Amino acid sequence: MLQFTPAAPGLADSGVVTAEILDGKATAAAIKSELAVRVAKLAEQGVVPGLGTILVGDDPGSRAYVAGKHRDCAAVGISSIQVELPDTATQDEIAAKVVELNENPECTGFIVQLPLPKHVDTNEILGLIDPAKDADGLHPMSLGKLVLGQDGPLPCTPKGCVEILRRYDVPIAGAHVVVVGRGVTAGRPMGLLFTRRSENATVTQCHTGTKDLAGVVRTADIVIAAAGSAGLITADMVKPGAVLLDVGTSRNAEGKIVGDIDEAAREVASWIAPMPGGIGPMTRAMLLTNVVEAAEAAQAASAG
Ligand SMILES: Nc1nc(=O)c2c([nH]1)NC[C@@H]1CN(c3ccc(C(=O)N[C@@H](CCC(=O)O)C(=O)O)cc3)C=[N+]21
Repeated sequence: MLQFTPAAPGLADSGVVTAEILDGKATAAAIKSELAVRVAKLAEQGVVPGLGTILVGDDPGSRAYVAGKHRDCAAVGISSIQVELPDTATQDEIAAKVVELNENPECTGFIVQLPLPKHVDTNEILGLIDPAKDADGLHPMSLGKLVLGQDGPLPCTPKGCVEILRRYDVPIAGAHVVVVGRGVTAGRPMGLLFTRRSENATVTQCHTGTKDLAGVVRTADIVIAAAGSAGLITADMVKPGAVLLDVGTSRNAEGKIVGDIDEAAREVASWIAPMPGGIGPMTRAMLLTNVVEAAEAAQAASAG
């Protein structure tokens, strides 16, 4: 079995040791060109994958993410279906849109952009998605399959974290992975994914109730910061040579996107997936991957 050995930190021109970049933008671009080839193959068989999105309300951040997803689709030849509702939409109105996409043959996979307005029961909405069209891997059936180790769509952010580490040959098996955060889209499924046999990491799941967060993070070979708390992980909390994945997104006073990991931590780490430019683009690429994988599986089933 592959054992974890941290990569050596690189020496920058200044002589300061600084982490190498896990470039999510470039990696996502490579994945998108691979997907374009697979989408073209499906097209030859008369299958056009279609991604649906349901956006409720007009939060500018959510709107920007959804717009990005549709741009990505266009780039790889996936058609897209955009559904929008005002933030006053009722539970029933949102549920009806889910049912509509479940029944729309042009939509082969879809997502409900989160968070939903406070008056909405999010779990009920996620549970209404046809599991065969669950592009986000957030349906209870998909999350259950993740726990059971069965094949199924994986949540995009954790899947993107594994994928970028694989593509840079950063070893996962045997590593001590410290996940900070337990949110449903990132932190919670992250821990589950990294403990699967195929990943084989040892995971410590930290959250706002963790005592001595600094002490725990300091024992990590790989730190995955998904708390959504700007600058939470500081240089003194990082073991020299550790690998850092910055998943948190917050906006600072100037409206700039900032991650959970402080800049200075780069001088201690061997690799970092920065925010922006790291896991965000990977998350989007994994959404496309889920859509293409589902379309290929459906095509294989109907041909077989
Ligand atoms: N059902 C659902 N599925 C999601 O996957 C989901 C969601 N709801 N709600 C919100 C979060 C957040 N999220 C991001 C995706 C890409 C970037 C991304 O590409 N960020 C760019 C920066 C973008 C910019 O500069 O505006 C980057 O990191 O380089 C960020 C955040 C997906 N989420």
